[in-house]
Amino acid sequence: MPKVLISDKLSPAAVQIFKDRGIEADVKTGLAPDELKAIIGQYDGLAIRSNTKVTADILAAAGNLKVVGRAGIGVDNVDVPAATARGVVVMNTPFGNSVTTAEHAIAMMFALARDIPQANASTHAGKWEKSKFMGVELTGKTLGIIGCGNIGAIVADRALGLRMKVVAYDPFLSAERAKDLTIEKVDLDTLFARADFITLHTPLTEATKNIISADAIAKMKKGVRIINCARGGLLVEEDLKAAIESGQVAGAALDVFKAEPAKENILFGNEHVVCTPHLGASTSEAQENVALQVAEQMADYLLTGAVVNALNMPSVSAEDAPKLRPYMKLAGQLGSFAGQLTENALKAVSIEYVGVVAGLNTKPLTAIILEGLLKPMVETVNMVNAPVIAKDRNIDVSETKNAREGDYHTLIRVTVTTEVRSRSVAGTLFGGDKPRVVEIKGIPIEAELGEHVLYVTNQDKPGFIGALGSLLGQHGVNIATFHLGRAEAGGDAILLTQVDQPLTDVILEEVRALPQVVQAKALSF
Ligand SMILES: NC(=O)C1=CN([C@@H]2O[C@H](COP(=O)(O)OP(=O)(O)OC[C@H]3O[C@@H](n4cnc5c(N)ncnc54)[C@H](O)[C@@H]3O)[C@@H](O)[C@H]2O)C=CC1
Ligand SMILES: O=C(O)C(=O)COP(=O)(O)O
Repeated sequence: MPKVLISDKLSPAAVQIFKDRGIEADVKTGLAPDELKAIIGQYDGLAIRSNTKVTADILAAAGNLKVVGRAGIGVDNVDVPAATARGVVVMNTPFGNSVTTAEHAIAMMFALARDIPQANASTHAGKWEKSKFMGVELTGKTLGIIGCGNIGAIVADRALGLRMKVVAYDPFLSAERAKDLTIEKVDLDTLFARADFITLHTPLTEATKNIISADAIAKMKKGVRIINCARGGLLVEEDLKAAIESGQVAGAALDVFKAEPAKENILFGNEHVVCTPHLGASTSEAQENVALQVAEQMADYLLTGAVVNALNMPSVSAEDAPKLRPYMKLAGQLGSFAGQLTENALKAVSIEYVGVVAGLNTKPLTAIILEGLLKPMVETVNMVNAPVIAKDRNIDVSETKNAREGDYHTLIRVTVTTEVRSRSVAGTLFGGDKPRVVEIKGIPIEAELGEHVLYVTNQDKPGFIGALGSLLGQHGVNIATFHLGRAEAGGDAILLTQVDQPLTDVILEEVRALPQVVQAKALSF
């Protein structure tokens, strides 16, 4: 039974889902890094929010871990490259809390415009400072949105409803999408020059880190108000503080901080700064959504191999997973076949998908082909890290798809090019789900693969089959299946036979010594 650790506060709905799906779930929140490191080795899955830091060090201790599930959006607390290198899938729930977070940004904008938190505290204190809290109206003001993805777009929609003008800076926002949203796409300097309010909704990346710095603030309108419900690292807190003190920035509303949990911060205590403790996603609706979603996604992956919303692996929908499963087996076998025959440095792999398979989601098939291919060279390779390892090793991977059926209803062909030669192997599914190799080096054959397979290339001359049969018999090796193929009568031929016992080096040497044999190898699938 797979075991999952929930290390941040998630809705109890998650535990229930794991239980219902037959997965054991332990809830242990607030663990120190060393405590997490000490126990993580027991778990197949780790469900987190933003508090748990999944570092390379933690991952190194996570020998059984297959999936990290982020109940939320940002994964800047996960070392995704380290997870990828270890073959751990990292998945998030990209939509579950976006409305809630967008609403928080709007709430923060109102709070800033009308000094609501400060006025609330003053009124509770019995001060009745009616003339102190003079606000600004939102209607007719310009809101500048930096990062117009899921959350930014919802913020834009709500702001338009408030009769604001909306400009957005997002290099990946298409002109059509901006038009659909009825907002204006602008460059960053234009946004700075025009916005009365600026709200941040990008992920924290090398490109977005410190996007709001002293230089940026200098380009903004005097009296601008800044809202950050994305990530603390987007903004240089010291520069913001100086700009508030100089009056260049009228106020800031911050839900996120450079160092969290933020028990202290240079902006705390400033009367123009409104703060919340990373509450963007904290509504019962959003927490229910993300907990249910992450538990379902993790359970699907652990139990069925379906992958949804992974950041380091192609998606396989629950609907596609059963369709892909026999192909996954076939693709894995073809990759492994090619890998076990490859003895020189790999330069290129080209994969052809022909017929029915061309209409499927082939990304996971390519990933598993690469895994099989690289396995003899890289022991730790798996579907998650195989494409990255191939890239790191300068192996050129290409895919072609042709939906028109050829000799077979459905076919995958893997051609591997090394420094020495190109070699191809192709396979199909018989009866819809039984993998069969149907071509090796262009020679037709029909073979199924198994744990002990003898692969022989030979000259098509009489006497070979009898000699091989008696040789295997003498060693007590039982033949389970026997398949032959040849280019032409008397030409190059191939034999693939499944046997019930392991093939020892002694047996292989004797096979190689038969007069017609060119090459003999023991393969395993
Ligand atoms: N405060 C909170 O509790 C929450 C915070 N978040 C944060 O909000 C962020 C955004 O979430 P979503 O909208 O769902 O993500 P998203 O991926 O849908 O949108 C992000 C947008 O940022 C844009 N972007 C990327 N690099 C950029 C750059 N250099 N300059 C300008 N734009 C850039 C992307 O093109 C994309 O459109 C998350 O990454 C997360 O850090 C999300 C949920 C809750
Ligand atoms: O989903 C996100 O990116 C968030 O920032 C929400 O964080 P949380 O789950 O509340 O710790």
